[in-house]
Amino acid sequence: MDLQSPRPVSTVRRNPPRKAKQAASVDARSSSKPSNAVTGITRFPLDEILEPEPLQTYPLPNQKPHKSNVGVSNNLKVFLRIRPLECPVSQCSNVAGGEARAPGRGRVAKEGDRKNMPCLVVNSSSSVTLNAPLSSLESKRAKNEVYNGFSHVFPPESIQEDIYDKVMQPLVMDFMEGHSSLLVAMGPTGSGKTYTMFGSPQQPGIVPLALRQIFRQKADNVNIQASRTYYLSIFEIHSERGKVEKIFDLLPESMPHQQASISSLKEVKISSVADAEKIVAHGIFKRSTAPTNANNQSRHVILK
Ligand SMILES: Nc1ncnc2c1ncn2[C@@H]1O[C@H](COP(=O)(O)OP(=O)(O)OP(=O)(O)O)[C@@H](O)[C@H]1O
Repeated sequence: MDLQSPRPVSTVRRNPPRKAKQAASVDARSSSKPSNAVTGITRFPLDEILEPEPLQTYPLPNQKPHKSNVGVSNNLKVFLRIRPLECPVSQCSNVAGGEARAPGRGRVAKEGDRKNMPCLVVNSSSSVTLNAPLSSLESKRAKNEVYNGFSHVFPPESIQEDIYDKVMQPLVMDFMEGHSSLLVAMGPTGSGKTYTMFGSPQQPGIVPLALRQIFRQKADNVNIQASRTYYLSIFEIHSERGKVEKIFDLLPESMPHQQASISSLKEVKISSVADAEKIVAHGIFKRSTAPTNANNQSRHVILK
């Protein structure tokens, strides 16, 4: 934070390795509750996302030892993509893509600055500050919070290719060498999960870009056995507080009702990008007819 006067109380959190700074002795969880109590909106589980259980990975039989199987923490990466707001830049003060819109370093913040303080400020490629509304700060109902330790923070002006290159391309490269990966997009409704994962014909997202890379490399025969075949399944998980998770198989011929487990999902063989994109488009269409009243949702890509 660059604000000097009055100095807001901040809570600092880290994504692994993560330890709250001494100054942040206030429990971050309790500090974020009051504002949600005011709005009545279910709080997005950012704490849980940023404080994952340590993952254990076990090589499968016949699996080559791989660099990513060595260190547990290296296997888990947490990226943050900040969605641009739709209002004209001159009118919106909710997100600052960088220092340009935050008060300058070493500068005393004026009252006007504080009123226009963006709610989310990118501090660096791995850190953001979530600024509480001024009224909540003054009444001490909420505090500003610094979230450190992201693998990378994508500011609002990031384009689909930026996300793909940093997040997905390494996983596709690993996949082509025979390793499995899981990518999960998480966020409340409207935060850009679908846009990031699927995109649009003009701005394709992670899934179409990954399919193109996979089939391009297959065509180029880069490190790939010509006999290799690919299968695709597509499904949606609905998770609602207090209810059992539901898994919907979104493949064309699959039953529309929910599945009990992902092990019973259908898989279809795909032999071209066009094949795969047709199936994905069908899945997206089918998704929109499935019930969607969950506040916190996710989109998954599994490469195996
Ligand atoms: N980075 C972005 N750049 C431009 N537009 C975006 C971006 N992210 C999201 N949008 C737009 O915001 C709207 C909501 O995004 P999207 O549908 O991807 O949200 P979602 O998280 O999938 O929501 P839901 O959980 O309700 O399905 C869409 O119109 C989408 O095009």
